[in-house]
Amino acid sequence: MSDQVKVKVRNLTKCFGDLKVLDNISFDINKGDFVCIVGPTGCGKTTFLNLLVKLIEPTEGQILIDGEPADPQKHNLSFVFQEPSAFPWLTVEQNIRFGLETKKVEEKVIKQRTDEILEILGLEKARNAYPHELSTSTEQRIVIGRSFALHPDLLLMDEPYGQMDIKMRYYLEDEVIKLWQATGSTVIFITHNVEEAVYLSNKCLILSQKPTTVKEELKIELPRPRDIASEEFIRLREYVTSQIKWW
Ligand SMILES: Nc1ncnc2c1ncn2[C@@H]1O[C@H](COP(=O)(O)OP(=O)(O)OP(=O)(O)O)[C@@H](O)[C@H]1O
Repeated sequence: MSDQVKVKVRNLTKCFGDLKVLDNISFDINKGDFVCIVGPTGCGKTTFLNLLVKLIEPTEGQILIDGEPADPQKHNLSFVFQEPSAFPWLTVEQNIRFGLETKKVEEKVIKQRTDEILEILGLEKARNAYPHELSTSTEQRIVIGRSFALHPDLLLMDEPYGQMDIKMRYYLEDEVIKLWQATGSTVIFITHNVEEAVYLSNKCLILSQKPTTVKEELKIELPRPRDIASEEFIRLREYVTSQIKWW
C-alpha cells in the first residue's frame, strides 16, 4: 500500500434545500486503498458517490483525484451498482474486453488482462457463454471483472452484493480481494453490512447520522484471508457496529 494520496476530500458540504446531508467532510484515500464507507441509513453514502462523479454539485468544498477536481471525463472511474449490468448481447469474454476496446487499449494488453480476470473469476470455460445463460451472481461477477480490467483510477462499488445470499457473499468477497490485489486498483466500497466492511477494507470510514461528519477513519490491518471467527475480527466488527448505532 503506497502513501500516495489518490482522493482528497476537503470541507465537503451538501445540502438539499434545508436538509444538510454532508457537513464539512474531509478525508484522504491513498492509492491502492480498499476503503469501505459505512454509516446509518440515509447518512449520505450515495450522495457522496454522486458528488464524486459530478451527478450533483457540492454546496461547499471539493473532491480532488490526483490533485485535480474529480471529473469523470478526465479521470478513469469505474462503477459497480447493486443491479448487475452485464451487456446481454455480449459473451462473458466480450463483456470483459468491452471497456478496454472502447478505450482503444493495445490488443496484447486486452488479451492479457482479459485472460487474467477470467482466470481469477474461474470463468475460462464460460468465456463464450452469454449472461442470460449464467446466474445473477455470475453476471455481477462479470461486471466486477469488467470494471477491474480497466485498471481504473478509482473503482466505486455501491452495495454490489446487496442481493446475494450470505454464503455467496463470502465467496464473492474473496474474489473481489483477489481482483483488487492483482490490479492494484483503488476501491471505494459502500455497504450496510459491517461484517463485509471489516472483511474487505484496509480502511473503514465510519459516518455519523445527518448532518453527516466522518466519525472515524479506522485502519483495518488484519491479515488476509480474514478469519471472521477470530477474536480480533469480532472485536472490530462489534466496535464498528457500536460506532454506527444512533439509537
Ligand atoms: N436529490 C435529492 N433531493 C433531496 N434529498 C435528497 C436527494 N438525494 C438524497 N437526498 C436525501 O439525502 C439523504 C442522504 O441520501 P443518500 O441516498 O445519499 O443516503 P445513503 O446513506 O446512501 O442511504 P442508504 O443508507 O439508504 O443507502 C437522505 O435523507 C435523502 O432523502
